[in-house]
Amino acid sequence: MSRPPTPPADPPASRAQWRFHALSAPTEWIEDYRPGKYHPVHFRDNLKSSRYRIIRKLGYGSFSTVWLAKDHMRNQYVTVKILIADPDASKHELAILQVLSRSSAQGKSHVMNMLDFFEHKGPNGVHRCLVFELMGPSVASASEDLLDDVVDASSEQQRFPIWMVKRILHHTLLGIEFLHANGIAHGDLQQGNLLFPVKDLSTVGEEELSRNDEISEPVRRLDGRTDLWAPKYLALDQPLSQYIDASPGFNIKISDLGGAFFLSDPSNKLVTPVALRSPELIFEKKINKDQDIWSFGCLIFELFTSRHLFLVTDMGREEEVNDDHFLQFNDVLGPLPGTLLAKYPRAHIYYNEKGEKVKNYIGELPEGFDPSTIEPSPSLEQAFDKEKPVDIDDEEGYIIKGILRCILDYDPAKRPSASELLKHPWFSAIASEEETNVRNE
Ligand SMILES: Nc1ncnc2c1ncn2[C@@H]1O[C@H](COP(=O)(O)OP(=O)(O)OP(=O)(O)O)[C@@H](O)[C@H]1O
Repeated sequence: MSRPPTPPADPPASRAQWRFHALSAPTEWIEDYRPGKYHPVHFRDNLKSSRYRIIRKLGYGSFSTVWLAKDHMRNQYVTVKILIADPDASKHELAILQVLSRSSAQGKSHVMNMLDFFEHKGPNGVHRCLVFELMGPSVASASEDLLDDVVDASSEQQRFPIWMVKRILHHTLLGIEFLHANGIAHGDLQQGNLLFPVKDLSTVGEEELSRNDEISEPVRRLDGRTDLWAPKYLALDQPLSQYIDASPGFNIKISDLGGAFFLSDPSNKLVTPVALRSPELIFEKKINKDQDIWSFGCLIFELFTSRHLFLVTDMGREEEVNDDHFLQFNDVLGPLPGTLLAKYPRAHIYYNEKGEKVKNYIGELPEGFDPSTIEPSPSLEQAFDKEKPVDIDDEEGYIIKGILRCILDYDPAKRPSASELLKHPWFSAIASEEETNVRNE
C-alpha cells in the first residue's frame, strides 16, 4: 500500500487566489486541484512506469479527469480516467467494473469494459486510474453540435435520423439488460453517458491527436508561490468529434459507472439528472433498477423529439424543484395515485382533499397575474405528436407512445424489465434490421 500523502502546507482554497485566463469553454475548477481531489495532469505525463503517455484531454466529471493516452505496451490508444484521490468516491466504480469485466452475459459490448487499472500517487493523494477502450463523443455532445452532416435534414431541429435513434436506444437497452443481469443498476443514465465509437486510429499519429494549444494561460497564484497541487495550465475538453464513427454499423456503449450500485446495496448518492428522475426517487428517495428503466423511457422521448419530457432543472430550492416535477407528472402522465400523493408531504399545497387541483404553479405569482392563464404541460401523447419527426408515421407513433406509457408507470413494479422490452416487437424489428445491415456490410 502506498503511504497517504503529506498534506500540503498551504493549498489555495478559493478561485480568487488564482490568476489565469479562462478558456473559451468550461473546464474543471482550478480550486478542485487540492488534496483529495483531482490529480494535476500535463500533456506527455507518463503513468504506470511509463506504460501510458497522456496525449489529449477528453473530458472531466465531478469525480475524474479523462485523458486520451498511448498504451506503449499494447501500442494502442486508450482512455485513462484519473479519479479524485478519495478512496470512498471510487471504490464502488472499480468493484462494479471488475464484476462486469468477468461477466459474459449478453449485452457486454454495450457497456464500457475496463482494460486495466492502477494507482497513481501525486501531490493530492493516491488516485485510482481506470483504463478503457477509447471512445468518441457522447450522444449528448454529438447531437448538440457535431453531427451536422448526419442530423435529420427533414426537420428544422438538429436531431439524429430515425435509424440512428433506434440503434442508440436498442444498444442502450442491451447495455441496461447486461448491467441488470449482473445485479447492477447504472443510476445515471443520460445522453452524456452514452458514447459513440471512434474510427480506427492505428494510423493516426500522436502529433495529430495532441492539439496542445487548447490550454489556458499559465495558472499562477496571486501570492506568487509555486503550487504543487494544481497543474501548470488547464486543458480544454476535446472529445474526438472529428473521428466519430457514425457509420451504419456503429456500436453505442454506456459509460460512467461512477453512480452505479449493486442491487443488493442500493446507492444513497443522488446522481440521476433531475429531468430523468422517477417519482419514487423524488418522493421516497428510493432507488433501484427500475430507475434505469424510467430514465430509459425519458431517453426514448428525448431522442425522438430533441427535448426533455419533464422540463425541470436543478436550479432553485430542492422542494420547489420537486414541486415542479410533481405538477408536471400530473399534467404529462395523469394524476398521481393516492398512495404516492400520500407520500408527498407538500401535495396539499396543490391538491385538495378530494384530489382536485387547487394550484398549478409553484411559488408566488407577480401581482395582477391571472393564474388561470397558465397552461398545463401537454400530456405525453400530445407532446410526442407535436414534436416527433415527420417520418414517424401514425402507426409507429402509436406503438412508441404505448411503449412510453408502459415504461413510465408510476408503480415501479409494473414497469417492464429490459429483457421484456427487448422482446417487444418494435425492438425485435430494430434488432433484425441491425442484423440485416451487418450481413450486407
Ligand atoms: N472511454 C472513453 N472514451 C472517451 N471519452 C470518455 C470515455 N469515458 C469517459 N469519457 C469522457 O469523459 C468525460 C467524463 O467521464 P465520466 O462521466 O465517466 O466522469 P465522472 O467523473 O464519473 O463524471 P460525472 O460527474 O458525470 O459522474 C465524459 O464527458 C465522457 O464523454
